[in-house]
Amino acid sequence: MYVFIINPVAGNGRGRRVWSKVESWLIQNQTPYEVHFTNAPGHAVKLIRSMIGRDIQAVVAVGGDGTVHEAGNALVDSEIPLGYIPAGSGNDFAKAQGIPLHPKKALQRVLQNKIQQMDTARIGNRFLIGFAGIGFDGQVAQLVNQSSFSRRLGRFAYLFGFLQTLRQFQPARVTLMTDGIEQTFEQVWMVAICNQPNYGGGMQICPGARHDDGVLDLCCVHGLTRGELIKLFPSVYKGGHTSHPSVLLLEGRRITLRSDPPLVVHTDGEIIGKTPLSIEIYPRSLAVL
Ligand SMILES: Nc1ncnc2c1ncn2[C@@H]1O[C@H](COP(=O)(O)OP(=O)(O)OP(=O)(O)O)[C@@H](O)[C@H]1O
Repeated sequence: MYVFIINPVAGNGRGRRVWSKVESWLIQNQTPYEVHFTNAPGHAVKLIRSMIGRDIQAVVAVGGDGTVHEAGNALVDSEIPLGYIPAGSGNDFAKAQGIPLHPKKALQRVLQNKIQQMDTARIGNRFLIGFAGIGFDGQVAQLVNQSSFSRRLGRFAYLFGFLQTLRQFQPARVTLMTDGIEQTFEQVWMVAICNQPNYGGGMQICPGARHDDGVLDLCCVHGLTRGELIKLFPSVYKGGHTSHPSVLLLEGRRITLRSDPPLVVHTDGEIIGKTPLSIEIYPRSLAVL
């Protein structure tokens, strides 16, 4: 039995539309399934946790990166694999995993039942599935999540949030500890911590990040003026920012970060609080189809 978890509001209603197609293909195929619609943030986690221990072939999330975040959090360490049909705005997880964006092809991939183990990372009482953003980027995610206007912009929402946040954000002093080595940076705009290269609707902020290499990749952007940040920004879509002297790339299994002032933190686009934070790789902890 496949259990489908649908976020009906993902991608401005795309979740519901994609499901109606997927459901007709399942019926045509005579594939047994059960379906649940989420009714609020956090609902997918509760729904899926209540199913652990049942004889389920896979839990298939239909939505965006936030839905994957919730489904993945509920399935870490379980025997049940996560399938995914993209229906969000950014769909970075799908791109990173090579999951087709077309719903029928994504469903075919789920039904092939090829399981791979991927890394996640522990961050507070949650698991990071794809990425976390601290500072400027956390504030952009907060703005986009709170504004129904920006959510309607789909993959341009990040650009809208970027331009809005640019006016108010004050860079901070950040102390990073990666696998026991401490470094302090002034004028930090953002730190991204990634388990995959795709980020924020198509950016390649840590182009070398892989979901099965047992390490987290980190990108710290510091010491730039507003004007320099604007100039650098477009290059992040192809990963061209990495050679800039104000961009530091690191790898680590355990990362702690504190800042003055405290900075907003998001994981997979969901706001989880402010710094300080501690994050540790959790190798091969989630089964994915
Ligand atoms: N019925 C619901 N009403 C409101 N919010 C919901 C509902 N069900 C789930 N959510 C929340 O919707 C948020 C957005 O979901 P998701 O990230 O999957 O879509 P998206 O933002 O369109 O896609 P992406 O993150 O890929 O850009 C998540 O925080 C999720 O918890």
